[in-house]
Amino acid sequence: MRELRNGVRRGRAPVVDQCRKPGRGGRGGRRKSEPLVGSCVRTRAAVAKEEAAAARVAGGGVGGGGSGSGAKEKAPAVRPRTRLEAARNRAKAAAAVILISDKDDSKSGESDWIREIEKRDSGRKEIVKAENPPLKDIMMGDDSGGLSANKAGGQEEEGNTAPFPERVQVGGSPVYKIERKLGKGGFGQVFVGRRVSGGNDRTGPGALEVALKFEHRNSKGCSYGPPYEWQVYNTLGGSHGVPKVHYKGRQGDYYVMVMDMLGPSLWDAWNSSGQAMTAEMVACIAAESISILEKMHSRGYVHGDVKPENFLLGQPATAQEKKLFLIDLGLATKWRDSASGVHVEYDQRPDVFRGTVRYASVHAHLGRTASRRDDLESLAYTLIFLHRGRLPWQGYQGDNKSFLVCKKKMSTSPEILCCFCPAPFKQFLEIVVNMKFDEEPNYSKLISLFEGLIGPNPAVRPINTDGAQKIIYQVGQKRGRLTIEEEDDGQPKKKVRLGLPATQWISVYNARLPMKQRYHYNVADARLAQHVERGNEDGLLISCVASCTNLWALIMDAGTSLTSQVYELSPFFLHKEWIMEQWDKNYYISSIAGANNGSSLVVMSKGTQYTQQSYKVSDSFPFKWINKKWREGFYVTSMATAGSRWGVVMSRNAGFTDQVVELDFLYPSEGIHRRWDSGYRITSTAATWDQAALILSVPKRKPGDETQETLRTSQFPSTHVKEKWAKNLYLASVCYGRTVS
Ligand SMILES: Nc1ncnc2c1ncn2[C@@H]1O[C@H](COP(=O)(O)OP(=O)(O)OP(=O)(O)O)[C@@H](O)[C@H]1O
Repeated sequence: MRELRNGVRRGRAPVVDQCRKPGRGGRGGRRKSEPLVGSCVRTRAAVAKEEAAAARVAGGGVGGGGSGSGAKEKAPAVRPRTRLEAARNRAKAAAAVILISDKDDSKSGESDWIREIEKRDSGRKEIVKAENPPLKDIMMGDDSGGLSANKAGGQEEEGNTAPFPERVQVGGSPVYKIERKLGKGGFGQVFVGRRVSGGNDRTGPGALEVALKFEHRNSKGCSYGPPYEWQVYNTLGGSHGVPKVHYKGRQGDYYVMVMDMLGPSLWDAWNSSGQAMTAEMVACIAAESISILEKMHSRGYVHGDVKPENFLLGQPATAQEKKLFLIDLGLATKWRDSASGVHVEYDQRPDVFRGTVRYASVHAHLGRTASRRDDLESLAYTLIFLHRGRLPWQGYQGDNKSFLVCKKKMSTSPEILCCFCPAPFKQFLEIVVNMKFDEEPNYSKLISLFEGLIGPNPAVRPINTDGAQKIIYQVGQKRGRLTIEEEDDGQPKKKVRLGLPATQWISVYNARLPMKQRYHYNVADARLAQHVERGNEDGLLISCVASCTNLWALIMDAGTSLTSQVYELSPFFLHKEWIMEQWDKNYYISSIAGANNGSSLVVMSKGTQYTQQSYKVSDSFPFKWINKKWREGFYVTSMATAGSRWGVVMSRNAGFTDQVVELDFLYPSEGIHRRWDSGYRITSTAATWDQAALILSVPKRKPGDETQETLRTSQFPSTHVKEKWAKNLYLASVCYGRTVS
């Protein structure tokens, strides 16, 4: 961090994310700012009345003074300013205070404290998220490597031990005798079925031998009837690169699918070629698999689990032995609506992971809705694995394996990942990891990257590339949208995964009526009190706190609409006893910050609209808990990190109608912009060394001016804040942490 503050990043121009909607005109003019030592105050004659009112309120009981322990409090005698407020105060005073220690046992080291001061349930919120059929719900794929036949050892579900029938006849099929096992996945087992009579063909409905995929009726994927995969095969089966399903039906305890029998998987082929395939072989695989994905995508599906085990070759010693197929459609989802053709909506649910850890896209790790880019990113890892024999994130174990693998993927630049591969591998990876959520891949362009590695004579290629050739013929008929270095507008495309992780300040500014705001930064523990006291004397209360290099940043406003405030500097993240004490006195947490050394600054206020509050400290971003609390009507109202720990505060009656999370290993620009279009604005920010999290909410009452701007700066944005003030934009949230990967 020190390096960043003093070194290369010093003086770096701030990255500005500006999402403006036309504001209301005539909201005051320019104003002078009046810097103090190490701080900045803004005053304005036109807001004198408002300030005087705030000062009156503050004079009645703004926290100040206090003992040397670091905890400060001065219980105010606040006169309610409105009848509504008076009623609210009465209701609060009358409410029974129940403290519940709701320790979450899902993870060690996490604590979850809830305060209920009202038994009234103030409006439950139903989260309705459009999801593709999640039949293969959460599948943390095996990362141990090995033959595909054993790839999901230990994932077999209870109830799947029912004996397989000796003979199978389903959906009007011939009778098959079950022979050797072809493979086993997390959900199904596949056997050779040999026709009992007739059938001399090698493939097709009359084939002598077929592949029979069995799924037990009690397996996860069959809770609602036949496996979801059947539906996908109905649409995709038999299309380019997808085996044909000839019959399906239930027999006894099993759902059985009768399909063309194929040969070894690319995993098997990789194993038998010394665990490293030649560049030409992999280039052929690349070209053909891109064409298979193109076909699948053109029919509205993303595969969702692209990996060597799921690519099979045709049967050996047949005309199809060099033909590539993509199997296992159980995780396929629609990327566009079949009827309207509209792209599915973007969403992120960081607790949802589908796919196989080793090959999953970073977006899949982060729980983002699957789209075409994800299949291509998984394909890039597959290709590099087949050629190099290893990926840098193999070998992680334990509960947070997915996090560690994702972190490694994000911190490995395409240059490093492909340093021993021919250039097209890097070019391919760079294009696909920089794709937007709804971007249409330029398949022909992607295929053509690998052309130089493939021999001229199709007849002697190790893999049949007919499908790729077909797409290449289309080049020129359709204008390619994507080039390697540039987008349509000729501007170089912003790249992610530079392999140079950086931390920065993230500051968020909201349009507000003119008010007095003051900031302090690089504040040492010992100097905190004097800044707060001086602010209080001037009628300001703390609206936001943050920390960088164990020094505090403090934002104080005249327009918080809070009535009184207490705060505590504590060596703990977070200090439960103190928080509970203040809860007892009807203070609610209004902002929190944590330092790398584990200490925290908690600000608790009266005058919030909250009716109930709960917080959680967790070693990883606690999305599951947030999701649970959303369902109970809570919304995230403040958030902080201390080192790699997260602290999240959620409140009832927070004034939001909906809320979402954006979590990433860099500043999640794309997600923010997508959310912005649906009316969400950033309401909380926090970041660790590894990740940045932003909470975006839809306010119950839309502000007259919805303008919100964000900045990323290596230094505290002191001069920028003043520029924002000149535009009536006020600091609403600030944090320091990871923004660049
Ligand atoms: N048509 C086929 N012909 C030959 N072998 C097949 C065929 N389909 C599947 N297999 C073999 O059976 C294995 C398991 O099949 P599949 O991947 O469809 O099962 P799954 O339970 O859905 O797998 P996963 O756990 O990866 O989701 C494959 O890896 C492959 O080795």
